[in-house]
Amino acid sequence: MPVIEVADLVKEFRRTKRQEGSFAGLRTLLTREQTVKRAVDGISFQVGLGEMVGYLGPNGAGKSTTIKMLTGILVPTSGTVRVAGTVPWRDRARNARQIGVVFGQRSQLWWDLPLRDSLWLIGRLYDVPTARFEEKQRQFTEVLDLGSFLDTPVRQLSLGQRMRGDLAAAMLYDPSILYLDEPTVGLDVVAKERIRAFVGELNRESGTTVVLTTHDLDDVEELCDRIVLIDHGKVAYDGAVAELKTRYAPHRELVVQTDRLESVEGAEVVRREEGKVWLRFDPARTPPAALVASVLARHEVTDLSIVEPELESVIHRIYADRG
Ligand SMILES: Nc1ncnc2c1ncn2[C@@H]1O[C@H](COP(=O)(O)OP(=O)(O)OP(=O)(O)O)[C@@H](O)[C@H]1O
Repeated sequence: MPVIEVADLVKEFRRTKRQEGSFAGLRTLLTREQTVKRAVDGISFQVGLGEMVGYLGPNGAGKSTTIKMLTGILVPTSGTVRVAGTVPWRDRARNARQIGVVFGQRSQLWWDLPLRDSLWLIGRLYDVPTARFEEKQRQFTEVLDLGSFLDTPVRQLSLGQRMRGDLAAAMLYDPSILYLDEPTVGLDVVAKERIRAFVGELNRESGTTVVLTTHDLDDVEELCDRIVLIDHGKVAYDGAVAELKTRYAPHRELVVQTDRLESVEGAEVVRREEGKVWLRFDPARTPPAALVASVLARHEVTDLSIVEPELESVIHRIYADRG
């Protein structure tokens, strides 16, 4: 059952064109010539209840603009959006109760207040009953390890601590949908892992639907089965991560540590380095097990591994092909 339905969504931004040359300011004012930027250009997709979808694209592709329309911050030029039955920009209050939003670059916490007070205020704003609030605060303090900085003013928190605080704030009132915009940007590996683990657990335990915008494809590999890839405001791909790799990068590489290997049937030698040989093969034509068996039968092998294509290189290839 779709919980988010987006159809033919368009967002245009109009700007007054700046005139060049002498008296540019005055002429800009007088001519008021407008330029139109179509940031989102006819996007359609649906997200099912409990799905975790990566919403990806290069800089300026229209990701944030889409998320702003889904969260009700922006009104589209045309097209429709329904989030759990509501039109986000028409029924902002109802929509706000069913969504949690975390923007990596901004915080919804009160800068001068201790994190504990910010959480309490958010609980009040969303009418969370006291017992439920206390239960949630206890749970998040444990899972997100907030204990050591609950009483620290938000402005003194590290980026990783602040992000954990923001995630707790976004989920305090049990929203069924979570939008994450660059949730791990600027964080170290340990902090990134903690955030990913928390989001994964939310999805497993509470069935939270997650829409994740990120440039860190490890976030996507770890959390999402499906990605919607956009480019120049249009959907370039919508489907499973695994299928994306199969469709755009069907080859795998078998890396073999061996003394000597000239050639193997069904694979092509693409690289040699320090006793290692990289063999590229198409698993649809040469089953990996058969290739491994054939190599082992003919060669003295000390180590061997199969390398999947990196999501990042697959996505770069798609953008490059589209120009
Ligand atoms: N308020 C605005 N007025 C005019 N143009 C805008 C406005 N907001 C966004 N744009 C333009 O719309 C396009 C899409 O921007 P958007 O922020 O949605 O991209 P994005 O995919 O989120 O990029 P990034 O990964 O860099 O955050 C860009 O060309 C941007 O300059």
